[in-house]
Order: sequence, then structure tokens, then C-alpha cells
Amino acid sequence: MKIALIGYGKMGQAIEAIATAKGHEVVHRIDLNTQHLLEKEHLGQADVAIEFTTPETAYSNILKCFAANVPVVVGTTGWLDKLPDIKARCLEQHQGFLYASNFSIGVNIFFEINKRLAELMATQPQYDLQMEEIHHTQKKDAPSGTAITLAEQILEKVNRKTGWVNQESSQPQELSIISRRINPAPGTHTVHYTSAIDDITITHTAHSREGFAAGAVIAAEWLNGKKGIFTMKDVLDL
Ligand SMILES: NC(=O)C1=CN([C@@H]2O[C@H](COP(=O)(O)OP(=O)(O)OC[C@H]3O[C@@H](n4cnc5c(N)ncnc54)[C@H](OP(=O)(O)O)[C@@H]3O)[C@@H](O)[C@H]2O)C=CC1
Ligand SMILES: O=C(O)C1=N[C@H](C(=O)O)C[C@H](O)C1
Repeated sequence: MKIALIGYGKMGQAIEAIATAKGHEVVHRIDLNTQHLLEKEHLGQADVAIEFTTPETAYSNILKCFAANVPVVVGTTGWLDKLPDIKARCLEQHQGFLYASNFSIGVNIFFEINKRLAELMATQPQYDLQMEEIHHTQKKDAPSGTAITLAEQILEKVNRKTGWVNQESSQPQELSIISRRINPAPGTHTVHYTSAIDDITITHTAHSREGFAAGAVIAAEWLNGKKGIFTMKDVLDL
């Protein structure tokens, strides 16, 4: 499979190592200095694009992939206000688009555990809850995309929480997400339920970026040749 890497930073380089070890060919490595490679004549040489850039640049990069008729796997976080627009354009233009706030298989299993735990806690108001995410200091967005996914899953089930805030909160209806930036943390996410009697805590800790990169390559293999809007849940059939 011919892959265009849009973003050649920490994730782009980790993805290249895994993709080439699996026999795929990276045909373009696109960063701020090689923006001309986003034009259709170059990008169109790839079977699939994998986009890990910045919250400010993901939207226009995705549109460039649509214009070049190349399915795109997107891992960039912090741009989700534009997701409805991207989904509408994807369908209008008959393109392939797959977004996940976290590509690691472990986190996608963790998402399923989080949903089930929230379902059980929905009828147990004696438990309060709080979330925490820890990442390296170069991370641009807070809370992390993964933390937002976890919070949205909880809010869908636990009606005593009406929204999340990215700070400590004394308002019982607010789901507090604490963000910590500590090197070299690749990504730790925790959901704590606490009561006077006991606590239940679930945590996923990434030991490196390998899980995110391996998942993104699996997603690209799966998306190759497909049209439509997908997530990692479709890839893993969860
Ligand atoms: N979904 C998931 O599983 C994961 C998501 N992420 C997310 O992926 C994103 C990238 O993370 P990471 O690799 O650590 O970040 P880095 O800062 O290491 O890399 C970002 C890269 O994007 C490049 N870039 C910036 N603007 C553009 C543009 N307009 N077009 C193409 N490339 C551009 C930068 O180029 P230059 O060096 O020239 O500035 C750099 O190479 C973040 O949003 C992060 O949250 C991270 C890990 C896992
Ligand atoms: O920026 C990162 O590094 C990560 N970003 C993703 C997020 O925002 O959830 C996924 C992972 O936690 C690493």
C-alpha cells in the first residue's frame, strides 16, 4: 500500500517505522516545508493518507485529501468543532474518512469498559466522578481528544452530570477533567468513581507511541479502497 504521511513529527515518524516494517511504501512525508505535496498531482499517488498534524491544520489537510480522491485516516485532536462539516463534505464528495481520538487497541477496549461502567453507575448516585489525563509537555490541546471521548461516553449514560469542564469543579453536575503535562508521558487516562464507602478507578497507560501508530496503520489498511465515514470501532468490530 502507498501511504502519504501528512505530518512528520512524533507520530508521523512512529507510523513510518511500523508501516515500512509491514511492507508498505511511504510515498510522501508532508510537513510545513513540503506543503506542495498536498496538491492532487502528488497526493493522488497514494492509496491512503494518514494525517497527524496540529489542531489548526487538520481541517484543510482533510479537504486536500478529499480533493485528491485519497481516503484519509485522521488522528489529529483538538479540531472537533469542524467534524460535522467534514462529515457532510465527505458524504457529498463520496470520499473515505476515518477519525479516532485514539488508535491504540487498548484504549478502544478501555472505551467499551468506560461505557459499561458508566451504564452501571447511572443508577448509583452515591458515587461522584472525576477524570484525569496526563501527557507530555509538547501537547497543544487540553483536554486530550481521548479524554473528551471518554467524557462524552459518560455524559451519555450518567444524567447527574450535564457537561464536562477542564478544571477542578465544586459543581456536582459538572464532570471535571484534570489535565497534567509531565514528560515523557505518552498518554494516561483515568476515570475515578468515589463514594464514602469505596472507590472504583479505571486507568489506561500508554508505555510509548507504538500502540497509536500500529492502530493507525491497521486503520489505513482497512480504509484503503473504502468510501464513507468510519471510526476505530468499525475497524476493530467492537
Ligand atoms: N489519535 C491518536 O491515536 C493520537 C493522536 N495524536 C495527535 O496527533 C497530532 C500530532 O501529534 P504529534 O505527532 O505528537 O505532534 P508533532 O508536533 O510531533 O508533529 C506534528 C507534525 O505536523 C506537522 N505540520 C504542522 N502543520 C502542518 C501542515 N499544515 N501540513 C502538514 N504537516 C504539518 C509539523 O511539521 P513541522 O515539524 O514542520 O512543524 C510536525 O511534523 C496531535 O494532535 C496529537 O494530539 C497523537 C498521538 C496519538
Ligand atoms: O498528543 C498526544 O500525544 C496524544 N494525543 C491523543 C489525544 O489527544 O487523546 C491520543 C494520545 O493520548 C496521545
